[in-house]
Amino acid sequence: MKLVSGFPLLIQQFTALFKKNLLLAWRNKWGTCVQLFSSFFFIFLIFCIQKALEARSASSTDYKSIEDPAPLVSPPIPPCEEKFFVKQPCYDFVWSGDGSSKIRNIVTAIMTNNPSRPIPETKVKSFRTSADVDEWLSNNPMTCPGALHFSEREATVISYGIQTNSTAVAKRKQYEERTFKFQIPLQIAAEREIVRSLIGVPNFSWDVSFKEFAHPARELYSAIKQVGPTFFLATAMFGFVFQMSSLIVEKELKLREAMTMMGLYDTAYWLSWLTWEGIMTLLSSLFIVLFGMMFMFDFFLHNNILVLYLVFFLFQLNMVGFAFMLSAFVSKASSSTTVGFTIFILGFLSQLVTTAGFPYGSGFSKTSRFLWSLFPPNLLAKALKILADATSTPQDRGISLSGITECGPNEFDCVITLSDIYKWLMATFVIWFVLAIYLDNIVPNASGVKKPVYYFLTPGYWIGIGGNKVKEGDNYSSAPPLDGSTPDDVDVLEEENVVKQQARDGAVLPNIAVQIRGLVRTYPGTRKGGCCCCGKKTAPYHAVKGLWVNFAKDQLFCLLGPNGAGKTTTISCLTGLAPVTGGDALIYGHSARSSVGMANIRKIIGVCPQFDILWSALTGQEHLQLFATIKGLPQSSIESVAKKSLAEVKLDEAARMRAGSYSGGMKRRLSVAIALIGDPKLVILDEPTTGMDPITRRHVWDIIEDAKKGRAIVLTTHSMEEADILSDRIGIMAKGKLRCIGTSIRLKSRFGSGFIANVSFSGSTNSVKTPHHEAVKLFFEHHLGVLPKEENSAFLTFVIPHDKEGLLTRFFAELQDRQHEFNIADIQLGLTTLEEVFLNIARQAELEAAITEGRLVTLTLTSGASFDIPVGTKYTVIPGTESPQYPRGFMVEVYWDQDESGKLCISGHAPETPVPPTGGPTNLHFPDPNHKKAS
Ligand SMILES: Nc1ncnc2c1ncn2[C@@H]1O[C@H](COP(=O)(O)OP(=O)(O)OP(=O)(O)O)[C@@H](O)[C@H]1O
Repeated sequence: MKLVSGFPLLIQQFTALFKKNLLLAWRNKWGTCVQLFSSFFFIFLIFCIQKALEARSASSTDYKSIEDPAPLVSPPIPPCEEKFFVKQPCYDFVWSGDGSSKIRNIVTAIMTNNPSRPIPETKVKSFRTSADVDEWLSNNPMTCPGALHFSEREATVISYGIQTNSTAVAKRKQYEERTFKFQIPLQIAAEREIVRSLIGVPNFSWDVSFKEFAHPARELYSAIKQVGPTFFLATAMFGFVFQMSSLIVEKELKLREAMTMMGLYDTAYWLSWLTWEGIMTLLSSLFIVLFGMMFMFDFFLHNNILVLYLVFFLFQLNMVGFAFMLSAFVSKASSSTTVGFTIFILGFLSQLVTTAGFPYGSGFSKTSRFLWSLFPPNLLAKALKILADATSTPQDRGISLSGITECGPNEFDCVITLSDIYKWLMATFVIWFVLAIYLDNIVPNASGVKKPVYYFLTPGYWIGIGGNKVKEGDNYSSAPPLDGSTPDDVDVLEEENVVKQQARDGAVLPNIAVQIRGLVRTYPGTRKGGCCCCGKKTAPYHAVKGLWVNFAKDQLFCLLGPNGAGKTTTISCLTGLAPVTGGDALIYGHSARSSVGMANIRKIIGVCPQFDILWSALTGQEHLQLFATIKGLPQSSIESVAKKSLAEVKLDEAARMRAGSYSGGMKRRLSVAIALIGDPKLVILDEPTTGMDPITRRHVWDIIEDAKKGRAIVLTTHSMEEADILSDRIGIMAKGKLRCIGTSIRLKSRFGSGFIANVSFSGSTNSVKTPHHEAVKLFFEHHLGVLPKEENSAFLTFVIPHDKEGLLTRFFAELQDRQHEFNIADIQLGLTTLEEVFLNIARQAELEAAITEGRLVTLTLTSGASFDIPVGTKYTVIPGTESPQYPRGFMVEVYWDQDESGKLCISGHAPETPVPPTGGPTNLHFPDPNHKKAS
């Protein structure tokens, strides 16, 4: 099947990833709705705040436009109870008149002639002097709204003064207007009655009317200007957190790496997220404007809709770019909420500062404005302020499209216009986006892999050839293993020589699928504490130390090894996930060190990684379709290929189930199906059957066996049975090096401890051993010198070393002759298991490492004495046991085992025996007597 490539593949991948984003959003309906419609909630809150503020100032004419104010004509003195917060009993007014009877009469007239309501005696209090009034007022606060002070200067001159409480008060959102409510009525009444008294005309009168100024409405407190920046920032934070966690989840679960291994273009990846988030931002900004108009805010009704829309769209897009950039530093999706919260708090605080005027005023430097504008919430706060100022009073007409290049109507210190803000938001978005891609490359990914900080300066990045590409004609054979040693094993050495010779000849035989030429992978040291420039740096770690091996076509090569042996690292180098440090790997002739080679390799490999790399919200079928599309299968065949693959791994019935609800075994099968999709020429299976039940495992083995035809398969597994059944060749790695290589039989015969003989007895149904057991044990011990390794009432199991191979024919012939005598039901002879080979190799590698590092361990004898011996010591002399009788002292044989982490540990020791006067074991160890420990 011809695969799509180049630009059409980029488009195909982009479409598939966009569809994946759409599906993920559709399946996370709650999250998507919050992202789109959260603005409704916040605009509703702003609406409520605005209404509360308007209600507070409803009684004031300040916020209303007054063109022809209503006159206040001869207002009466109001009852004191009408004063806000007055104490009972209260007085309508108090007065002083120096004891003048004329003045008393005037006051009486004031009380009697008060329009529409005569004032009773009880509501008026008289004092002699104004000082007495002051004293009383200060002792009885809030008991009287006003005081009159009269003074009879001459017979025709009476002067008076008025006192009112100047404290402004409001009650139930009504402001008390002191001048019009108390001062003017007292003034009119006092003047009227003084005049009547002086001219002697008791009903003399005149009309006095009072009017406030005609005035435009004052700027009303704008909720949008004050709380809008915070609330619209909060709206954007939902999208910010969702976007960040989507990117981080794909990084954390290694989904991104899986797609890269399948040949995903980075451009398609970024474009798909950018397009998706762009559409979400377009919609959510539109909803902000629509909801704002729905709630009838002048801000939304009077400013041009496109002007408003651009502010919200560009701001939210900017936050998306910001999220892209920050996601490079965060490795856990669960941290995205914390990051979002931190950004929100920082944004809230910096917006407060922005709303207060910093740094968008002529008194601040351009540099401070430049730096401040890098943080998107600040630009939003400034834009909202400009737009809110432009609609702060009913007579303001807002900002039109043509007005964005000018200063706002109510701006007095204008240093930035809306069009400047648009430009800033667009420019900073580009900065964040480019930085996001750059940081994505230079910050270590989930596998700890990163590019150098200057990667984009290398020509290889632009023309597609890796800067670290091995040059033509490189003499691979000269690359020594890292520790300078040659392999101990003859088969490994032979394989190495064959590969080296082929490398020297520059020929890759047609039957070779993969040729690994001195592959080295070193992980750079890291600084403790994660700090980039402080703390002590750990030494670089050589995970693969010069691997030379061929993987043949139509064969399955099984890579075995204990944890940390370097298997996954080798695979990562083959798939391009981990850059090769030294040597090279040619896959069907394409170098894993060149980016062009890697691009070609990715077209022909299928990988089943160690951990299930699946989106829990996508179904099995959607996974296969997505990966088939990424691989470049033609669109017309994708559905049928996906169906066929699902049927092959018996997942056709679960095709439409989400992968999150699959069992562990189903997930592994889906991963195997993904690896096999698109007919890859090399399939890499990293522990593919982990977690599968025996039935499913056998089924997957059948699939793998069938898949061998026409392709090479590399398998890593911890199941020796799996390796035994499936492999054509096996290589066992330990500590980054290949320790042995060959077919299963060859490894067993070379590295197993020999042959296993199983002897079963007839009629042994209970747990009691019969005398025949002892007879057979004696027979084996006498002829072959071996004791049983395992025994029970029905069986005896013996391990016969290889050196006894010559005796076996006669031995078993004789045993068969005496079968009835020994009551033997059956005799089985076989080679030792692969597991034993594996354990031996792992143990040997561990021993080598311990010797190289000079590791010591404390041996504690049964007598209680303890001293240090090198790890792996077989015989050791006990320090301080020399005596005239035993001049060379005593020694013990030490037994070794491996703990759960594979490290060698002492499992016991033999009884203490005197060291023979001459000779003794060749590897007898003499511990340093200074290291002797107290018993
Ligand atoms: N990113 C990394 N940075 C530093 N060291 C690493 C990194 N990845 C792996 N290693 C180290 O490299 C060594 C080989 O690891 P690798 O994953 O290849 O082992 P493995 O043989 O696949 O083991 P397993 O059977 O457990 O999967 C280990 O000691 C591991 O700690």
